[in-house]
Amino acid sequence: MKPDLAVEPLDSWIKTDGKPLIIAGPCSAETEEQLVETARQLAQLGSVHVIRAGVWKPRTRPGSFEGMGETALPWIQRAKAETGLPFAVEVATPQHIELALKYGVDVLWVGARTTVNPFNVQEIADALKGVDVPVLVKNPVNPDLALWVGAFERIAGAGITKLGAIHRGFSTGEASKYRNIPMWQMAIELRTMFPQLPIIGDPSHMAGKRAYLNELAQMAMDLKYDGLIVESHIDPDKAWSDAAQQLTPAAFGEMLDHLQIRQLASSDVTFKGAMEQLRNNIDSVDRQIVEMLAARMSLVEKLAEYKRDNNVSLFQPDRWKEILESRKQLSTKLNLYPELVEEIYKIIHMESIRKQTEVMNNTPVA
Ligand SMILES: C=C(O[C@@H]1C=C(C(=O)O)C=C[C@H]1O)C(=O)O
Repeated sequence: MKPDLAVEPLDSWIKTDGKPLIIAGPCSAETEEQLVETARQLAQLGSVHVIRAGVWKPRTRPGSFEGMGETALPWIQRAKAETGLPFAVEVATPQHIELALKYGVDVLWVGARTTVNPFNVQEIADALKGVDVPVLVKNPVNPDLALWVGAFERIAGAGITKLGAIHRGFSTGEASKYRNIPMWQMAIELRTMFPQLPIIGDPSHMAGKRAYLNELAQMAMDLKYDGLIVESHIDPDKAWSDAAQQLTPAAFGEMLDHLQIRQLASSDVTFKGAMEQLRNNIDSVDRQIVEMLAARMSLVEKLAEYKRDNNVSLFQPDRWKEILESRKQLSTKLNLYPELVEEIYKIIHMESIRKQTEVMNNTPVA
């Protein structure tokens, strides 16, 4: 994986005056009236930069509403003319791209169900060769960062430089109150790998329910995302797709008003001094953590030598159980989240098992 992408800054294709990029619109374009009226009300908020709508909908089962297709494209032209705002549409095939561009769609996005398939993404990339259009790529359905990165590489390889990521959360099979688990760590890793790549949060698809939109949008802002894409519909409960997660343009406007937008840094001298002091202290504590881990690991290795010489199994369930319980109790006493300590100890224990296997068998274990 070559961590390098030629990406133009967001404001090379859209001016937001330093504010987060706001993309909003219905999940699907259903009727001309619904699309144009939603776009009109969103434009009136004054804070929406791009209108979105699904025209081709990848649905889990056949028979559900799969989008209006080409029929909806002239409606998009009307929505654009009435609001003066650019328009974004999901594309999944070269034909979608050709049609979207023919009707003047301004921004394309690749959906989560397309990002999972490198053949599909490559076809899209090939169709984009020689085209100058912003392309946003949603994370793949499954939490696979390399697959997401691969999609950026394929599309950047076609010469697209107005590139961005949409973080819509992941389907992991784990129980969660959210429709798609955010796994914020994935976006943090993406940002660390490609600091220049804009990341847009998609609270609608993470939430699955209106009630969770605020907290997810705020989290995206707190993590300094470059923007938000949110589903909004003039009559959400009657929406033909994703009814539970859409909100009216007015409710969306209220949500935006309550969002706290934070800056990446402050030039205040007192703040900077306090930050530096605390960061120095954190550096010193982190050093102790790593040194302690090394000390623990060398004790574990010594123990493994005794086990080897006495033919004793390396995994000791009772001892492991006692360690987990006592460390969790201690963390509760110290006001730490016990699940955090449990997770950390599970990783330490697996490493300890790996190390002991090496000592026992005298061979390195990957
Ligand atoms: C170190 C040991 O071996 C394993 C590793 C443990 C650990 O890392 O603390 C605990 C129990 C064992 O499963 C041990 O037996 O104490």
